[in-house]
Amino acid sequence: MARQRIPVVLVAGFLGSGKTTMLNHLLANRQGARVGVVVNDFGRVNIDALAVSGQVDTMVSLGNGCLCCAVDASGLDAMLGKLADAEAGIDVIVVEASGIAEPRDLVRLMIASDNPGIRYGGLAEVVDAAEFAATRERHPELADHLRVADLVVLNKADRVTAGELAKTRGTVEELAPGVPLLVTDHGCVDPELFFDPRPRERFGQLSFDDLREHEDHSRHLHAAYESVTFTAEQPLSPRRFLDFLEQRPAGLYRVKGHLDLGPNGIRSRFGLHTVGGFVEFDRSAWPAGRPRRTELVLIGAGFDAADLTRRLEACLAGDSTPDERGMLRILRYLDEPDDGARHAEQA
Ligand SMILES: Nc1nc2c(ncn2[C@@H]2O[C@H](COP(=O)(O)OP(=O)(O)OP(=O)(O)O)[C@@H](O)[C@H]2O)c(=O)[nH]1
Repeated sequence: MARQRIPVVLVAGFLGSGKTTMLNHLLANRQGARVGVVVNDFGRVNIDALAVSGQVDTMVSLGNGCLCCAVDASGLDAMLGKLADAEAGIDVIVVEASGIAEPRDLVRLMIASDNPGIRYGGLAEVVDAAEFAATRERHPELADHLRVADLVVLNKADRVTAGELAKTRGTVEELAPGVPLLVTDHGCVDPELFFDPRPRERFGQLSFDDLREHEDHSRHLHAAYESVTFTAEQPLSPRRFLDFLEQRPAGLYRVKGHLDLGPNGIRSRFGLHTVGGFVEFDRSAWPAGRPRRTELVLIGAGFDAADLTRRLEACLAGDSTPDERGMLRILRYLDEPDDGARHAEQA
């Protein structure tokens, strides 16, 4: 299998909703992950705090290998290509979408990109809880932006009363049914919603970057989300699992891990990434010495964890009847060359 594709997370939202604040929060709490940042104006990204180590053209190199660049839509694919270059060592790319293009166009650009180094990592729409009602009156297109989002971050909760917050939340949920919603202030979302921490290798003294990272934990990562871990020793039924995936509960934002589909999967290990409506499988041999079993982490907000686990348990194969149709459905989402169909669900 080719090396892991780098997720590209899009952050959109109306003027002043808190996108840069959230981006800075993600940068400050990135848990060792190397983040590539694409903005159309990097004046306000907290570059100073990240120890700028050099500047090349429109790209700023941040501490610990993070990169920051400024582009317009036409330059985006090329810039993503640069950031995804293996030598850059980036784990995730965050694009501050507003001002670059319409969120829907950016999502299309991402999922249609034939850049082999990247994959779609979701669209987070930041909403200003204090200004939403007024802004929506002036900009009805905001409703479209919410509908295309994979995650709504209802920010500035500190600026409204509980009653006002509940009302805005209700309106957003009505406009974007089924889209997971997190209530935050100052963009304090847990980075693990978007990317995985990098396992740390430690040699000798703490670096400056380590020290700076530890400083920033005063602000709690309190935006409530749920995470469910599911493991199964028995293979899953491809058909039942696809049924689960295609009708997954509202609020489920991200699923990652791998599946054992038993003899149906010709004993391969099926890696799975979903974000919002985007689904992608990859296939590899089981690593030597690792048990064959399904291991999944499911992340979101506002779903019933016990019900989710029950629904996954109902996906166990139970017998070894061949399930060719189920496998064909899985293969539609397989991330292998010439598999243009896999993104059909989101596009
Ligand atoms: N009270 C409060 N202020 C916030 C919160 N989040 C952001 N702000 C402030 O709101 C202002 C706008 O935040 P930004 O992060 O710059 O918003 P943005 O969406 O990046 O703005 P543009 O790039 O201009 O569209 C800044 O002064 C932030 O400090 C919050 O949750 N509560």
